[in-house]
Amino acid sequence: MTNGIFITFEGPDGAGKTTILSMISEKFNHAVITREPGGIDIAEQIRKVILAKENTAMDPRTEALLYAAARRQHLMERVKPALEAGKMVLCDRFVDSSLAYQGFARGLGIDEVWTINQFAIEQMMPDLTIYFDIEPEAGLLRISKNKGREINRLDLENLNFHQKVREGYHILLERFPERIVKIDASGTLEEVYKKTLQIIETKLAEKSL
Ligand SMILES: Nc1ncnc2c1ncn2[C@@H]1O[C@H](COP(=O)(O)OP(=O)(O)OP(=O)(O)O)[C@@H](O)[C@H]1O
Ligand SMILES: Cc1cn([C@H]2C[C@H](O)[C@@H](COP(=O)(O)O)O2)c(=O)[nH]c1=O
Repeated sequence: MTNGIFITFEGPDGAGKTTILSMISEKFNHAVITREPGGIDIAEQIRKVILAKENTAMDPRTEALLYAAARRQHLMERVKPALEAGKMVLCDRFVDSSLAYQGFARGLGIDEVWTINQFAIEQMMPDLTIYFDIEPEAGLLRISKNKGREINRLDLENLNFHQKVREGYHILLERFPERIVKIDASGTLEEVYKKTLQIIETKLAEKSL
């Protein structure tokens, strides 16, 4: 599709994606570093609506559609132009989050959520997805220790929901083995960083970039 490379970071809450992404960005300082939902103004506005703690009345399908809407705008405004310019794009979450959280954990169905997302992403899928695997208890504990991080509506879901999110990701690993690579995110930051770097460098070598 393009000369660039699109890499997404996925995993349950508190797995360490954002921290590792920030470490990796120092190594690839030419890369576009972004996130979902958000990354550009309109999508950040949608993010506020989705994640606001007071929006407890949000219907699961509304939630899925809002994530897909934010995704579309971000893809068109930020990701696609960067890829077309031959850049590397490193994105904190993408469509797999919708499949795991809305499709599996919320119970909307992975295939149903995939279908609505086709409208948003057309054929634009990552070249590589790194999945940071962690027990939900450990991820939530990390979040609770991080006093600077604001707790959002999704963080407040019960443990059963977060366990289902992880289960959802494990289904995706089986469904997309050629694209998704799993990392054990329970290790030290240094261990997880090294493994992440190795996976990215292997992919770059494959693509001769
Ligand atoms: N390997 C690690 N070992 C110990 N602590 C870690 C590790 N990785 C991240 N942390 C800490 O855990 C907390 C959550 O990390 P981070 O925000 O990167 O997770 P995340 O996957 O982006 O979470 P979310 O998706 O919920 O935003 C932070 O305080 C971070 O410093
Ligand atoms: C893209 C996307 C995200 N989510 C969830 C996952 C997290 O709980 C929040 C985003 O917060 P983060 O601190 O930026 O990780 O939203 C989701 O449920 N569905 C999605 O498509």
